[in-house]
Amino acid sequence: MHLQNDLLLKAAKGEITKRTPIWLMRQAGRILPEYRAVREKARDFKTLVKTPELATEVTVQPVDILGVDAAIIFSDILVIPEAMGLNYEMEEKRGPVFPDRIKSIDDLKKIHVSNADELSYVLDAIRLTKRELNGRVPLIGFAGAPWTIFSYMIEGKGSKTFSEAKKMLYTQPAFSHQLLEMITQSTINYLKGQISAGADIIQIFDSWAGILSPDQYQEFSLKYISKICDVINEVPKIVFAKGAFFAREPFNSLNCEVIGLDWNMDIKESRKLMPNKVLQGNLDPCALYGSYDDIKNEARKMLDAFGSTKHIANLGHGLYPDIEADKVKCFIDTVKEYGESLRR
Ligand SMILES: Cc1c2[nH]c(c1CCC(=O)O)Cc1[nH]c(c(CCC(=O)O)c1C)Cc1[nH]c(c(CCC(=O)O)c1C)Cc1[nH]c(c(C)c1CCC(=O)O)C2
Repeated sequence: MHLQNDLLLKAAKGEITKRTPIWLMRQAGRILPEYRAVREKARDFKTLVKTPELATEVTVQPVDILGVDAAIIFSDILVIPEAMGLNYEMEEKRGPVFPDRIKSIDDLKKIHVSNADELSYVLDAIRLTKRELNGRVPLIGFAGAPWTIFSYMIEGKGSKTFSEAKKMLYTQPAFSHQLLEMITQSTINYLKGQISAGADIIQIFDSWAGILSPDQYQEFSLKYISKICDVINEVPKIVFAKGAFFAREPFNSLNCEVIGLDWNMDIKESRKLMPNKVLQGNLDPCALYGSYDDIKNEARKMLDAFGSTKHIANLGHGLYPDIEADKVKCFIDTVKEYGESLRR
């Protein structure tokens, strides 16, 4: 279908656009009262994710309310371990928990490489969202990077250090590779399914990239992201690896169009290290706790540093739940006005 607003897709391909496009990680979430109302109706997070009509509703909300240039399908990266056979619970305040985490090679018997049909509720939500968006903006599909998914499957819950997962890399590298390979194949099946269902572009979230050493990152994460990128060629790809400042040189030769930056990564330095890539990011989400004037200044400073091409505006990580929606809107509007004033 013809897109009325194709700024994101054009910018992702490195084309010149009339202004810099903007979307935000975690834009469909708890910052919007309209989201919380739907979330209450669904009662719990997983029901929301698994009910395509409700997932569609919260996916479209930020497009209507915040005016972002793309929608991102409402789901979670942890649907992959679940499809592979490892159930998770989303506990209020605590976050995700896997009651039967993977402890040893024996536990591989409990799981399998999942196919796209096992995540048909996400694919249905994508089809429904595409219909609902009716070409207004592109739809972003996503998955976690194999290393980040591995971390949750081994650790069994969120963690600051993920030391159980890292212990596995040091003590059982062959087993680690076996599990990472299973996750990679499941993720490829899933992303191909999302694209067939209508996703216009995809993002891979490597949220726990920053806890590995550069060598480990190459061996246990980048290798598998690279495998995924090499077989997905239907749509543009964004790779966001939080904390992986040390991997920017190798990212420059990854088979993807866009690399996401967190706020620790200097913009000019990142341009030098990744001349082949479109860059996405990278305002510190905490900057949105500032005054309206501060937000405008921070946004303009960021836009000045990136320049007017090969940039997709975003945060350096997801929105926090207690950020005010009006402050978020101020950031989005500043990005939009900045581009329009430059090219008038
Ligand atoms: C690590 C990770 C997860 N999930 C995700 C990541 C990668 C991005 C990142 O690094 O933050 C990805 C994700 N999770 C969610 C989306 C939706 C799309 C979007 O708006 O970006 C996306 C892209 C919804 C969600 N996923 C979750 C919520 C909050 C659940 C609720 O409404 O109670 C939402 C809106 C729950 C979740 N899901 C996860 C955690 C740790 C938690 C609990 C803590 C938290 O809320 O941040 C795992």
